Amino acid sequence: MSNRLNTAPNDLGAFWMPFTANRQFKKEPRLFVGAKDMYYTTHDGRTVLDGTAGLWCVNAGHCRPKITEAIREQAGELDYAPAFQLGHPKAFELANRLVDIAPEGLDHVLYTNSGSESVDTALKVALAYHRAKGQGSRFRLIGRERGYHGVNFGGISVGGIVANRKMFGTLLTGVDHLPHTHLPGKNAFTRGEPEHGADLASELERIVTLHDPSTIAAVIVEPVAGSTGVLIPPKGYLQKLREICTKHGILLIFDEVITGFGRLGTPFAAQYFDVKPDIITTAKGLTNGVIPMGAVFVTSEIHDAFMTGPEHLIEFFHGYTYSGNPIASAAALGTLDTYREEGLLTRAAELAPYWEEALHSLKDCPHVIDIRNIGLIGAIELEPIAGEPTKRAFSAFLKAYEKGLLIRTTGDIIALSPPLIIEKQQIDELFDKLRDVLENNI
Ligand SMILES: Cc1ncc(COP(=O)(O)O)c(CNc2cccc(C(=O)O)c2)c1O
Repeated sequence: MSNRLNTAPNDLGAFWMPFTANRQFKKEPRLFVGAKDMYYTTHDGRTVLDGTAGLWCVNAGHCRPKITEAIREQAGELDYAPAFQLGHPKAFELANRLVDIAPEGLDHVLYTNSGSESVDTALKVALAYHRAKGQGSRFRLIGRERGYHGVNFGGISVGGIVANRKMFGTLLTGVDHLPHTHLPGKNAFTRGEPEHGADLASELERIVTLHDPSTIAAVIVEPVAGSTGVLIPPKGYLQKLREICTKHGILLIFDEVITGFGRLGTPFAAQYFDVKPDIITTAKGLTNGVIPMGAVFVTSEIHDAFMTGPEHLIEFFHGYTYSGNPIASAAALGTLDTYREEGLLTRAAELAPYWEEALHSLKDCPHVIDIRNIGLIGAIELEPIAGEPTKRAFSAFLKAYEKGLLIRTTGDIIALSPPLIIEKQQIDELFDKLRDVLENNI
């Protein structure tokens, strides 16, 4: 067996790729070999505009100097330090920086290595918190249809995307789901938050009545549902969830793996909607996608509930080998520096109107049945090809790649989430290319 690193397109057999049509890919490989700011470079020398910030994570754009240098320097100074009973300064410095930009009251941070781990960490914190408060009967977790919370067993249990669940057996028991909020008949082509659907939050009262509040630990939602194809909360919906959770002593978890770190034009979606959750899960933009890292924000009420008993004892039996990893922490600090220096945590608010106009200008393209947007997120829903669901959007993905544009597709929905450094002429480039794709036989 050859040990040499051979990235020639005919040497792709060993890597079983995630969330990928492996056979199709390996017949027509799509390999990036470089990136800078808004653009990727492909293995065959083409430039591709990054319309998705990689996977919703490269918020500052590619190969940004402060981040690269922070990683380089840290790797030569302190490569690894345990976070169990030991520490290193950058993990604490980063936690303080993160708390400074978080919604008021989210004062403590646990580190993870991904969004999936952030979600499972949050669910475990919620269950253990109620136990610490003497309400161990609260074992239920409430998710939402079409929700995406990563691929660990907790996340797929509270998640609501069928394909992510159906292959994996019984999942966590004691889980229920809110209805999703997509009302195409009423809200099609809405700009920003839909007018209709806030009353769907009242379904939580029905679920609480069914199970009794004493059995429910937490509700977890994405403030803006991303992976399912961009579902934006109806006006007042999140506020209603907050009210009901507060009324019944249920923790509200905002899964902000996508919306965190400036995607909506505020540091977090919680600030955009002015709704304060008890826990926020993050990853992606935390390190600009460069080093795997996640962070879970919790209130002092939650944190302090664990800080009891003899001080030589571990208060919370949870954590990862790489929690707060020095190089990841350095990457995150370099990322926050870049966000701060370039105003990237709020820049999406400045660009959102221009983005919205450019996105909705595609309404007249063939097979477009809905367009949705908020901040620097956009979605174009296409009419499925009869009997071949997802194929129209996948064809658009392939054609866009050929034309030098990277888009995401889920089902027959095109999802867009460019780096927050995008300029107006690059927004024009993005939608000119996408119009070309949509108007040419996909
Ligand atoms: C809300 C949310 N929660 C958890 C995760 C899981 O994060 P990790 O992948 O780091 O474990 C996510 C990730 N979301 C995600 C990841 C990859 C692709 C796409 C897409 O929509 O195309 C979305 C997410 O969007």
